[in-house]
Amino acid sequence: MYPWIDISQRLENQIAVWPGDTPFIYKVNWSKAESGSVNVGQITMSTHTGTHIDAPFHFDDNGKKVIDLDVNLYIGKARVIHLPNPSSIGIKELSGYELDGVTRLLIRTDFWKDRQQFPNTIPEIEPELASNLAKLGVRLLGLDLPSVDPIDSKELTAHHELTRYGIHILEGLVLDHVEQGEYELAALPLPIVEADGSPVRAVVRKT
Ligand SMILES: Nc1ccccc1C(=O)C[C@H](N)C(=O)O
Ligand SMILES: [Zn+2]
Ligand SMILES: [Zn+2]
Repeated sequence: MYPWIDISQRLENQIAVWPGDTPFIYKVNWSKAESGSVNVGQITMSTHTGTHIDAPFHFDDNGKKVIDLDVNLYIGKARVIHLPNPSSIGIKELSGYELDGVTRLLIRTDFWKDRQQFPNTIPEIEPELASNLAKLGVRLLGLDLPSVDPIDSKELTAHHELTRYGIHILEGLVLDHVEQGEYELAALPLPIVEADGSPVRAVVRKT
């Protein structure tokens, strides 16, 4: 049996967040000295910090919220493919791969190298990819990038197209140490009822 491998960003106070978004802060808000019994922490964060999933409500006021998402999407067989430093990710880039029957597709780009620094530009996911992936059976797309659309995008076309074709989004993975192949994935969102997104602890193991 292969061991589970952590593919999550560490949540610490210096983690890079989306420009202008809420910084991540963990602190002990009620110390053992004060309470007399326990340390009790408090977290302040954006729902799009580090390794996280997007709920459609993130980019669509009428979209599903985190609590509405099927947990089965986020646990199960996954394929990891390695596309080193692509300028964009589209049908052409994926043409060499046999992806029929892949439900969860994780793409390793190695593009985001310095994780202390939020990237100014990222490889673009071609929105036309959504229908192609859906045809193959893909229901979850994960990337080692902070977004599936350009950082300055206001339309979020890839987010909308993926959602339209029933493909859910997992962002901010750490795949530097994960080779191409067949894995099991677990990356469950928290049951935050009203949320537009949720941090996840993402792990994979070889099958
Ligand atoms: N946090 C933000 C603040 C402002 C504008 C966009 C974002 C995003 O998070 C977008 C990105 N596509 C995301 O899903 O993580
Ligand atoms: Zn997000
Ligand atoms: Zn997103």
